Amino acid sequence: MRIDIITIFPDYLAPLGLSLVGKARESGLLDLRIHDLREWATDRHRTVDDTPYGGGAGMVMRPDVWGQAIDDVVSQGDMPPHLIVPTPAGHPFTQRTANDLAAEPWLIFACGRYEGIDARVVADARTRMRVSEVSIGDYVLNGGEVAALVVVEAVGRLLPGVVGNPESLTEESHGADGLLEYPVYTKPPSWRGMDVPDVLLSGHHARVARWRRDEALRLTARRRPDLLARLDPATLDDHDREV
Ligand SMILES: Nc1c(O)cccc1[N+](=O)[O-]
Repeated sequence: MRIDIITIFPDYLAPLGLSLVGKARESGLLDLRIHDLREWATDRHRTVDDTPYGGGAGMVMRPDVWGQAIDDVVSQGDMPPHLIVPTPAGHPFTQRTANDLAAEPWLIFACGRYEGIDARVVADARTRMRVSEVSIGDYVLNGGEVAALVVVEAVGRLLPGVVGNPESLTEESHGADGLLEYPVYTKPPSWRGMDVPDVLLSGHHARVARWRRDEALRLTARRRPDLLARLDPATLDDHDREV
């Protein structure tokens, strides 16, 4: 997979050189390239924004600079890219989105700042490529870089070979079963007066699996009843329904 990120703060994406995503880049599983939007500015002050039509506070990022940047990055590849634009006005980014994006050959992230990117940039891009405006949550950030970090991590870890044990991808919160993950424990068996649940020390795999699913169902019902409501009833057995 190739990922390009266009931003006025390239250093913000430095964490993508660490840990699993960093290793994926070193191994060639992930071809990640960061571009400074100011490379496409046309004046000596390397200006990328201007005042908003209609008035109001803040500045808007210029279409001419963004348009040329996206055109040039797209021209470097030989396949159709999927443009990802992080924005508070975007469609919610979920694990399902991550799974879908992990199947794409090439993602280009446009990280906006200030009050956002001139709307014509996305409109123009939609005439030539797939565009997804995504939100990582209902709160205000100062730009799209943090969201790009989140999306690249969520997508990158799904690429075959990135996570050592693919099994660990199956039993996670928001995983295939649509539940929150059960509580986990390790040594020592007793710590500050709290003991690890006996079933986890029993060595009885079927009972452990049953306990874990029960805990996941209880936690999901308590913290995210909306996720429980979305579950396909066919995936719940009679015991699940009693939990
Ligand atoms: N929430 C937000 C923002 O305030 C600015 C850029 C991107 C996002 N987001 O993806 O959620």
